[in-house]
Parts: sequence; structure tokens; C-alpha cells
Amino acid sequence: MTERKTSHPSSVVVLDHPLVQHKLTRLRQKATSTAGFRRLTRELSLLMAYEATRDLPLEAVEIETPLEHTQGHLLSGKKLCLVSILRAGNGILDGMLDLVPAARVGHIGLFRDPATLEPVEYYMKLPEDIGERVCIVVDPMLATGHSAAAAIDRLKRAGARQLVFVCLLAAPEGVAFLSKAHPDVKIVTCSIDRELDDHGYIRPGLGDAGDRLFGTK
Ligand SMILES: O=P(O)(O)OC[C@H]1O[C@H](OP(=O)(O)OP(=O)(O)O)[C@H](O)[C@@H]1O
Ligand SMILES: O=c1cc[nH]c(=O)[nH]1
Ligand SMILES: [Mg+2]
Repeated sequence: MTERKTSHPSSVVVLDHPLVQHKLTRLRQKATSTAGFRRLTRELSLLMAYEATRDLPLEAVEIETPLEHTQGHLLSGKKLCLVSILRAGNGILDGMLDLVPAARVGHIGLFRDPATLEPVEYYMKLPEDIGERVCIVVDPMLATGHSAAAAIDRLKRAGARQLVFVCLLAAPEGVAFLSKAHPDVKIVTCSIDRELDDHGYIRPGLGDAGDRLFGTK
């Protein structure tokens, strides 16, 4: 996986791998159906999970292959928690759970007030031992960054210490806001787009991720 490390802070990783960019372009197209949008989101989630889990610690183990004794590496006891920002986050969550089926899952329900662009909380349920887990927070869109920062505020209040934020698309404004609010949180994204428009939509973007995933518009 190639990382582009040019004009953004070191804690932001943009996945410029050809497979990622191909699938992202298909995802952006307005002609892509709901079924296609879901399938592409799932496939991109697997590729993003590859990067988001890069720093998970390994421990050496002794194993027997059919031919000899050797040393291998398994994920250490450090446990994982995937946290979905409802509702669009569930599109990414589903794909990531294919790769890490034993992960615990937290949900934070937030919607963005269309007038103020401020997040409104309507639900939160997290594993009790969240403080002992590496948290991968997923939401397709990082627009103003307010929803992501609010979710991470809540996770830190609940005890989370090691967090990664994963999104399909980010606006420069959202990256700046989240990096300032939570400089310790690595951001993994498939693209940093040009700008936010007057309604807080990412341009060129992909439209409303929740509506496209769930066919609500
Ligand atoms: O960075 P921000 O400006 O806060 O915007 C991003 C948020 O907006 C979208 O959610 P939305 O409010 O549309 O809710 P939904 O997932 O229920 O569609 C998106 O999934 C993020 O959660
Ligand atoms: O472009 C955007 C911005 C916020 N939420 C979305 O779903 N799309
Ligand atoms: Mg939405």
C-alpha cells in the first residue's frame, strides 16, 4: 500500500493505491446503484482496514508447520474495538468485521443538524472495557470534522486512549479540525477532496453517504 506523504500532517494517511482510487471513482459516480455503492464501500473498507490496523502489536509464537518447528507472529492480546458513527458508519463497519470478526463494536448515533452543521447525539453504546482496546472509529465522511471530533470526545471520556479514524473522503477543513482537536488520532482516508460547499458537502465528493448506502433519497 503506497502512502502519499506530501501536504498534510504526518498523522494523516491517504491511500493512493490504484485499487482504492479505482473503487473510489466508481463510488463517486452518481450512476452507481445502491447495491453497487454498498459493495464498493465494503471492498474499500477491507483496504482501509489494512492500513488502519498497521500498528497493531504482534507477539512471537512457536509453531509447527508440516515440515518443521518455526517462529510466527500473531496479534497480541491487545484488543480491538470498531466504533461506527451511525448511520453511515455501518457501511464501513460491515466490511471491516469480515477482516476482524472477533472485534468488539461500539455505536455512536450522531446526525448533523443541516442548519448549524453541528452534530446531535441520539445513541451511544460502547464496550465496558473500551480503555483496554485499540479503537478504530469509522464514518465515510469527514466534512467539517465536527461529528468525528464529537465522537472521539465521547470515546475519550469513556476511557479510550488509542484511536484511529477511518473515512472514505475528507475535506481539508475536516482534516484540519480533527487534527487540531485530537492530534493523537491518526486519520486514514482514500482522498482529501477540494473543499466544503456552503451546505457542508464535500466537493467533488460522493453526495450524502448515508442516503446512498441505504437508498433513502
Ligand atoms: O464532518 P461533519 O460536517 O460532521 O459531517 C460528516 C457527518 O455527516 C454524515 O452523517 P449524517 O449527519 O448525514 O448522518 P447519517 O449517517 O445518519 O446520514 C457523515 O456520515 C458524518 O457523520
Ligand atoms: O459530503 C458530505 C458531507 C457530509 N455528509 C455526507 O454524507 N456527505
Ligand atoms: Mg447522511
